[in-house]
Amino acid sequence: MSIKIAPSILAGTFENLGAVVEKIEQTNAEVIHIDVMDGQFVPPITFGSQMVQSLRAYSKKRFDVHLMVQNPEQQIPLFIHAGADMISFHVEASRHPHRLLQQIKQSGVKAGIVLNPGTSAFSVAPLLNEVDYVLQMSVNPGFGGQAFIPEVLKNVEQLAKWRKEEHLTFEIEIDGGVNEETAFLCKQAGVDILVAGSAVLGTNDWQKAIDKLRG
Ligand SMILES: O=C(CO)[C@@H](O)[C@H](O)COP(=O)(O)O
Ligand SMILES: [Fe+2]
Repeated sequence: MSIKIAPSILAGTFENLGAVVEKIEQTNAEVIHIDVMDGQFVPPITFGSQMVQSLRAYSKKRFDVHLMVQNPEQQIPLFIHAGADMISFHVEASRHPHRLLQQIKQSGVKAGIVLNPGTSAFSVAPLLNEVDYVLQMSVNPGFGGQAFIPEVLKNVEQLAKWRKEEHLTFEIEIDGGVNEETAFLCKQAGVDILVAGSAVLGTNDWQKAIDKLRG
């Protein structure tokens, strides 16, 4: 399976996110990564479902909504309605992750569970039958432009091992500090989807940056 690239609009200019999404649409990236932050689970507040609904008009690519929010159960129906294709929430923020994953999938949206760098892969082991993807954070969530934490690759390797042994089909996505060098390590460990904020949107040729990440 070839690697998918998910540019993150968090690294874009917030005064015109429509133009940012439109510009990603011109590249061959498979997915657009959308970081939703509520000022509680993480300090910053970014945007909500209405913004995502408005951005929908600018792209036909898959919208990958990464919920960094304290009460994902409250937000999920709104993002389904807004046109998300993939929705993930943090295992650290959820009381009933199994039920929430089922809820997302029942609406025809791909369901993902997210792990912070300090969380063990074992904490999502009972959910692996239910998930479409696992998002491993490779920085502490809340901010773009941070350095990749290489220790998280142990989680990725463990997830890839379980996937193989148990003939599961979930994808592994990684998020934070992904650049040309760290992308190589991620692919070796078993990652399928690379999220990249600054490594793509921080350059003046987004397609070239995407090509470099594919390697
Ligand atoms: O979820 C997050 C940050 O919390 C990410 O999606 C960032 O947007 C990644 O940015 P870079 O580390 O690639 O600059
Ligand atoms: Fe993210």
